[in-house]
Amino acid sequence: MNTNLYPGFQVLICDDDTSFLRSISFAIERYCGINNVVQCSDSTDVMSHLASGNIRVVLLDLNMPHISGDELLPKIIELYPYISVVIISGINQVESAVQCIKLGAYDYHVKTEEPERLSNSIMQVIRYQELNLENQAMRGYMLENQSALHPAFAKIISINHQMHSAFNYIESISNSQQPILITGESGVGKELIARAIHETSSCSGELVCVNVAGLDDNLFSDTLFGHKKGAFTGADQARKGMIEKASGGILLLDEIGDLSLASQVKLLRLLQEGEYYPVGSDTPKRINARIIAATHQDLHSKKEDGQFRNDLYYRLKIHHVNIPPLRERKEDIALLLEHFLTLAADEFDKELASIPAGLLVLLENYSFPGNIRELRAMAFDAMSTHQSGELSMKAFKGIIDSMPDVNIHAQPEKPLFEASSTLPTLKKAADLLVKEAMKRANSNQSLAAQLLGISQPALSKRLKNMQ
Ligand SMILES: Nc1ncnc2c1ncn2[C@@H]1O[C@H](COP(=O)(O)OP(=O)(O)OP(=O)(O)O)[C@@H](O)[C@H]1O
Repeated sequence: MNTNLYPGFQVLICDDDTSFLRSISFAIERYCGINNVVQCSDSTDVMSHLASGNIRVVLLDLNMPHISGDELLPKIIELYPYISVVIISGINQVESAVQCIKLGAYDYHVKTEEPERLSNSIMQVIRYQELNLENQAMRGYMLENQSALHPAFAKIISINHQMHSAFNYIESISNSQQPILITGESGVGKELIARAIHETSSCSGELVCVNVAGLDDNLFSDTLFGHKKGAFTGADQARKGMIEKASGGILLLDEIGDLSLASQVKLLRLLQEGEYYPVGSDTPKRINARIIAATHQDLHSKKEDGQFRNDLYYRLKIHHVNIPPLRERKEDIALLLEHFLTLAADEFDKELASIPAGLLVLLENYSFPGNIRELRAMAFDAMSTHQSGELSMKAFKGIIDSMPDVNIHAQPEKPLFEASSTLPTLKKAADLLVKEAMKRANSNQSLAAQLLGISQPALSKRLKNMQ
């Protein structure tokens, strides 16, 4: 039997026709990945099943002996408003369908329809219920204003409100089975976030990471789907793919923006159908892993340029977590620096260095193109040469040297001057720059001079001329 993809969603099917009960249970397992199905052939048992179980979806036959579906429907809706009822009827009657929907049924199907259609409807119900749960959780967080964070987030150092909203969002979607897209510049901590998602989710399987950037289409299929023995020259043994390795857990597809168009088609099919074929095999396997995709690229513009499929983009982005770059969360720099210095001190077996006054000002004015990974490397590099006492500013010379470019890199999309405004004179612009540098450097002339890329005597002279 397949692993249940939706452990939180138990489905009750009530129909006096036992062969229909069996066939529809099979179809739900096959197409929806749900094997948590309660079969009920006697309508007098429905209410007791609902009272005792964790049922979220009811498939209800309209015409049954004892109590009919249209008698049960209003009772279920009244007592269990969170349950979605899908009506299945032997007859295709518009009036009856309209009546059921008016009474609160989620959908109406005729038994002669293809089982896939009914299964699709169940998938929609689940999606609808997942969104409801997500909304409730988000509302809860907002009402409480702040929540006690899951321990999974303890490794992610941040006091930034956007990061904390992301943590809350992740907790609220922790049990959803839909894909999650994590975006953000290189080094912002996307993989760390994927690990936190894995820890907050109730899944028992591993987090399996695959960097899809270097994979051509054949390698992509082989890596993800595995192969049958003899599938191609050199395939001496059958090999399990990463999807199977991630069974019951999460498959992280890193660098998804670099996936070739051919592989995008395969991934889309996998997400749509929940099935895949190992290379060389004509027996499909079901995917029992949740998908997380991550990228530092702007997928939206790749989609606009035709380099990323529209349909795949929206499939992957059902849940979206965007991690802001470090330069947009300067309040995290001090904490992160301390965190990495502590880690480095442990690693090099040295006393923890104290942070010189002024270093944070320099760092807060740096654009960090490599984000947190870059700050981590700086801290480790500085600690590696550190002797004792205060950390040497020289260790951060690389940043200091690049300071004059800092503000231009920091906000590339923002013009320095509005096109409509009159240009300031050179003297006025220079004075404004000097004032801003002094403000950022907390009036420390030596630091302000470094920010401006001039010597301290030159700055001092300018300041005197400004008075
Ligand atoms: N908020 C954070 N707190 C502590 N460490 C962090 C944080 N964010 C990132 N890191 C560390 O920074 C480094 C880079 O993070 P990670 O590999 O998750 O980035 P990424 O966004 O996945 O990068 P890439 O796009 O290049 O794959 C790792 O060593 C990670 O542990």
